[in-house]
Amino acid sequence: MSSTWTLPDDLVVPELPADHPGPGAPIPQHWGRCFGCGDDQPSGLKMDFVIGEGLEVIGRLEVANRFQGGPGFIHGGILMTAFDEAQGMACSAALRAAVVTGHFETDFARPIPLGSVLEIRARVEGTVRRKVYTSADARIVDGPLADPEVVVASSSGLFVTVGHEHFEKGRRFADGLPGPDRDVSAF
Ligand SMILES: CCCCCCCCCCCCCCCC(=O)SCCNC(=O)CCNC(=O)[C@H](O)C(C)(C)COP(=O)(O)OP(=O)(O)OC[C@H]1O[C@@H](n2cnc3c(N)ncnc32)[C@H](O)[C@@H]1OP(=O)(O)O
Repeated sequence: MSSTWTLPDDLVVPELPADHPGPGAPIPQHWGRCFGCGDDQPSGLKMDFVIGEGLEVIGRLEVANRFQGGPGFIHGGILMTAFDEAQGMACSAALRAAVVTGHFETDFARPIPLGSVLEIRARVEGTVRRKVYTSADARIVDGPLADPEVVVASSSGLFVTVGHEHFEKGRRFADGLPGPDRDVSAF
């Protein structure tokens, strides 16, 4: 795999919160209508997450037929979305902060078949001011072509912590049309 991604020299590795749940603890969806994790988003990825070791989270994606790109394989953009969600979740779990994606890059190493189950391990590498540097890798752990030893894709991403005011302008459009204000303080 190749990448132009480099970590800065002044990276700070964050301390986990004192009440950080241990490995295996489920991480709740951050927004029911999120395309990545929401259960109120019929076309979404419906990813599940648990806490991993240290600054890592572990996500699971069932590669449904509707995620198809080339015949029989996952669409690359869907895979990037899964990584984006996982790396954002890692930021949120480690920092207890809302983040948005600033920059993102993915290496696609192997085709991923429909019907497979992907495990995505995503972690915070460190922070510089509001910037959060993350990485992740994906393995097929069940279904067609499953081999938990093989990394089928990997990803690096820069997230930026934001306050809840970031979401204020969007909150009347949660249904796609101007509607009632929604509470965006709980993302
Ligand atoms: C969506 C749901 C959210 C839910 C929240 C909580 C949930 C937790 C779980 C998350 C799971 C979801 C995961 C999906 C997450 C998305 O999909 S988010 C949607 C896609 N992203 C966006 O819409 C972001 C759009 N961009 C922006 O709003 C603004 O550009 C940003 C990123 C907030 C930055 O603007 P700003 O606040 O004015 O800050 P600014 O001073 O420009 O930048 C801060 C620092 O970041 C750097 N920076 C900013 N952009 C970049 C860049 N593209 N490249 C490199 N460096 C950059 C700046 O250089 C600066 O660095 P320093 O000066 O400190 O060295």
